[in-house]
This record gives sequence, C-alpha cells and structure tokens, in this order.
Amino acid sequence: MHVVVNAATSADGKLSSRRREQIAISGPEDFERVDALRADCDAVMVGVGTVFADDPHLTLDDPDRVADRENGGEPPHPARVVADSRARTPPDARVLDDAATTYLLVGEAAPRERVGALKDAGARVVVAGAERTDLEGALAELESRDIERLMVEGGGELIFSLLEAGLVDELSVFVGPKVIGGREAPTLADGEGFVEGFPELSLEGVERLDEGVLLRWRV
Ligand SMILES: NC(=O)C1=CN([C@@H]2O[C@H](COP(=O)(O)OP(=O)(O)OC[C@H]3O[C@@H](n4cnc5c(N)ncnc54)[C@H](O)[C@@H]3O)[C@@H](O)[C@H]2O)C=CC1
Ligand SMILES: Nc1nc(O)c(N)c(N[C@@H]2O[C@H](COP(=O)(O)O)[C@@H](O)[C@H]2O)n1
Repeated sequence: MHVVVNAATSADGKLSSRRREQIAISGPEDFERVDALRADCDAVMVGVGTVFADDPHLTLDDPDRVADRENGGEPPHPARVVADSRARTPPDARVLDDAATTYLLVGEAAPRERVGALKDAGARVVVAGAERTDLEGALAELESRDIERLMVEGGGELIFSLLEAGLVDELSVFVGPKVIGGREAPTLADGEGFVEGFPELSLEGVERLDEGVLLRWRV
C-alpha cells in the first residue's frame, strides 16, 4: 500500500487552534489540489479526533472527477476510513452517510454495543489491535480489500502514529498565511513525539499556491 499524508498547517505548524475547530488554512487552489488527490486514491483516512472536531464528509467536490472515476469502473468516491480504537464515531457522523463505503478501524476492546450501532449505521468494521488500533494490521486488512493508495488527512495524533510505525510514503503540507499559536493547538505530528529515530524526509517539490506554499516530501 502507498500512503500519502496531506494536511494544511498555519505558518507556525498548527492544524487548528486550541479550540480544535476547523480553520480554513487552504485557499481555493489548494482545495482543488486536495480534491484531485482524493480522486486519485482508493480511500481517505482521518482519526476520530478529526471526526469529532470537523465532522468531515471526505468525498469529492468536483462532479467531473466523480464521473471520471465511474467511467473507469471505480466507485464514485474513494472509501472513507476512520481510526477509531473505541468505536466513538457518532452514528450520525457525515462520514457514515451512504455517499461512499466507510471503514472503522477499531481495537478488540471497543464496546460491542457501539460497534453494533455503527454497523447498523452502515460502517464496515475492521478489528486490529487490543486497545488502540494497530495501524499496520489494519492497513494490511484494507489492502486485502483492494485499497492500494491511501490518503491520510489528519489529525496530528494519527499522523504521528503512522510516522512512528513507518507507514508513511509521502507527506504533502500546505503552509498557509496564518499564525495560530497556542501550546495546546494540534500540530502536524502530535502524539508522544520523537526523541530519536526522527523520520528523515527528502524534499520532492516546492510550489507557491494561493497565499502559501506546498511542500512535498518523500519519507
Ligand atoms: N488542517 C488540516 O489539514 C487538518 C486539521 N485537522 C485538525 O486536527 C484536529 C484533530 O486532530 P487530533 O485531535 O490529533 O485527532 P486525530 O484525528 O488524529 O484522531 C486521534 C484519535 O484517533 C484514534 N486512533 C485510533 N488508533 C490510533 C492510533 N494508532 N494512533 C493515533 N490515534 C489513533 C484515537 O481515538 C485518537 O484519539 C482537529 O482540530 C482538526 O480540525 C484534522 C485534519 C486535517
Ligand atoms: N487541506 C485542508 N485545508 C484546510 O484549510 C483545512 N481546514 C483542512 N481540513 C480538513 O479537510 C477535511 C474536510 O473534509 P470535507 O470538506 O468535509 O470533505 C477534513 O479532513 C478537515 O480536517 N484541510
């Protein structure tokens, strides 16, 4: 599987403010690029923290891209994937509507009644790991279901875990023209943080977009 992490940060590296509300960092050119990247992937993944904060839909905006996928024999939208160890996704979350297939990656300890309610809401549940979702196992299971190219949109906890597990191939970061600040505000990679064995990045591209810059790294 090929894993591309894509996110937008403020000039000071924040994904959002300390209130963890969705903040428009990208402009129209970057949103257009993100839509094209989504269209090129088999699935789009977020952590459940992002579902709580943003209630994203994770589908394609451009109807031409939907038509192109259908003409190519693909589903109209990429599948949606939520890393959700304890099955906390609200059953009425937008990612669970019937626009696309949605996988929830849960741990074995996820309460059965919540898993049942989410299956009733249409989710396909993948169990990997005891408490926290085992991302390596879960991604291997997704690959067995024909997800070869996975786009990860955040947030910071999930991105850190994927980097820590050595599961990221590419990192695209749009750095936008805002300063958010705040020690509690989420950053591109949160979690425990690295103290050694820092992932090494190789710069593949730099491009001016909107009022910011797109950085593309190979991990
Ligand atoms: N600017 C941008 O491009 C984006 C910004 N965001 C922002 O990021 C914030 C949400 O980020 P976070 O709170 O860090 O949440 P997150 O979206 O990274 O989700 C973290 C949660 O995922 C679950 N999870 C399951 N298995 C996991 C594993 N192995 N490792 C890590 N997490 C695992 C856990 O329940 C954990 O609490 C929001 O403020 C949102 O607005 C989110 C996506 C994109
Ligand atoms: N690329 C990008 N730029 C921004 O400025 C953002 N605020 C985000 N946020 C993420 O975009 C996703 C929204 O999905 P839908 O439009 O609902 O499909 C979600 O993952 C946000 O956290 N991204």
